Amino acid sequence: MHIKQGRRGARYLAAGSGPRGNAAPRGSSMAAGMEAAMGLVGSAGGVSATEVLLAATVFCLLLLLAQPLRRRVPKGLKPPPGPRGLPVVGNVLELRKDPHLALTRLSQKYGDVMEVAIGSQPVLVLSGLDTLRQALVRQGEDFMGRPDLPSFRLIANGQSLAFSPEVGEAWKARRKLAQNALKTFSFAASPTSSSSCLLEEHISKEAAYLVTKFLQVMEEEQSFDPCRYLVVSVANVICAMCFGKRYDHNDQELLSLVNDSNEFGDVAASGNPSDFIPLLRYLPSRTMDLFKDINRRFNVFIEKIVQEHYASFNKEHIRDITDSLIGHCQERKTAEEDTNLQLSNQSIIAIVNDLFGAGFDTVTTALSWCLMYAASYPDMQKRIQDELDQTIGRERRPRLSDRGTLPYTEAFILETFRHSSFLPFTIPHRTTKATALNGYYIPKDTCVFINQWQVNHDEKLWQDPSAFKPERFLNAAGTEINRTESDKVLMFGLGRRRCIGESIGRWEVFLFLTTLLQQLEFSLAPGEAVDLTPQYGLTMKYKKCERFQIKRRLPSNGSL
Ligand code: HEM
Repeated sequence: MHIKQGRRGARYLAAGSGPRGNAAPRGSSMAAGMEAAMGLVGSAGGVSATEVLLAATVFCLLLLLAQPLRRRVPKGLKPPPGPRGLPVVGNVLELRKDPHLALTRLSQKYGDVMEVAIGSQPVLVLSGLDTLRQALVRQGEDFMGRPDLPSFRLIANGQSLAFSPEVGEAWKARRKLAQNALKTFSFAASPTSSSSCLLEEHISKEAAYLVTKFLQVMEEEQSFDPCRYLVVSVANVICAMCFGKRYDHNDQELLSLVNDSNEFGDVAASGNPSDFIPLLRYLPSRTMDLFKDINRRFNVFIEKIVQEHYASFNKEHIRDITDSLIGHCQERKTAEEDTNLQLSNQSIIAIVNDLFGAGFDTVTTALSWCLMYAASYPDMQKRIQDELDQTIGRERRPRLSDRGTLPYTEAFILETFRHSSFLPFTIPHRTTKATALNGYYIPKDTCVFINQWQVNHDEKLWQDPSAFKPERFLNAAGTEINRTESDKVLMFGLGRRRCIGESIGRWEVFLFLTTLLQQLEFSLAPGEAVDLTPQYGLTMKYKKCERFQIKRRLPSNGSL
């Protein structure tokens, strides 16, 4: 087996991404939205070159006229530095391949607070852990908005918690509602089983099913792509939590959505330029049409299951949570208005859409990277399995409460997050008012990109950042996680917009991975060349690999 390890030093920064991998679906409206926003180039079809040229010239002139009006920097502050852009396209050409790497490279030159132009829009790019903590935590209110992008308005019919530009009281109440709903659906006691909570019950069931499924597919096909099955199991956990439904691994409805999303992802990887170049909004665009189509299909899919299952299953939960929310709200009138808003069918669908959309592509991608690293580094896989054998044994299934007792396994997951940095950027932010950061003036409504990848590979924070070394998170004795180190990994954002599914995401990755590795040994087919360089996208995948192999682990004491 040959492992090509993308070195994330200067050499890696200079490298292009190559063809985009398809290893796991980009099957979510959240994924789609972020991808559309972060993708930087695309094509407009059906319009003559002369028309485009003419329109571009007019637009350029308007842009040049508008330039002097844009910048009025208060005394004592400076405008953020950044590379000079071309008229109309701005810096798109230098950012179009692997923008996370290009922006990291530019930040080395211009600093943690810099400005680039994407099309006609200035975009603030923030890097450096201290700067991000300052902006997103200490000045959290200033940086908590979302830009009002046309493609974001399509998600959940404009009512998405994650993508709508709203940040007022109604939005805050809805975010809290979704957080409480998640807590109730996942950490409530499981009434029917020995599991400690509903989340543990759902994951354990799905993980056990995956073990059987992997063995069966391996026997039939001798090698396989685990992502194809992971995605359904992870989707099933969210479905079980939100509306008590489980899909079969051959369910055509779910699979067709996932496949469509794959196709969309391949197109959208090159981006939705009309978000940043307004002129293009008036021209036909294949990317935008596909984006609309996938969002429509996603909404229909969610609406259907909500209508089928929600009314009977969880509306009571939502009502309870909303009641307790009203109790905690000081502004009763506003809360009541919010409640009506929250309980309307549309907003329930929007919340479910957000939870479902955000919750399956992210977790599936995390797990697929864990399995890829485990198969690529057999010594590390064995060390996890030894730890599992010593701490849990093979007789009982892993449980959520085991997490604190498996430091190497936890270090391995942290290193997977850091090294792959599969969510290189957060969802774009927007400034809610004019503000200053590190001495730079940032106007209200500036679009802000948060470069998580840069933090996770910053040589000032990490020794040899391009190496995959789980031990970097362990204390000298190897018995505990060093929390100062683990807190530096940036995968879930920070502050007011920090991921609301973080705990669930971390628990899911832990429990799926430990259950799979307790029972199975993962490897890559002999001679398989592996490329661990992440392929740029909203959630970055490794190059598609259909040649995973597994075998049931041999019993350690002959008892299995
Ligand atoms: C490993 C798994 C996951 C990762 C790495 C992840 C990462 C992220 C990131 C980076 C953001 C954007 C933060 C920002 O814009 O500053 C986000 C937002 C969000 N995530 Fe997650 N996420 C994961 C799992 C989940 C799960 C399981 C759910 C729900 C069940 C979820 C629900 C959300 C929601 C609703 C938002 C939008 C929050 C807002 O805009 O206020 N995520 N996530």
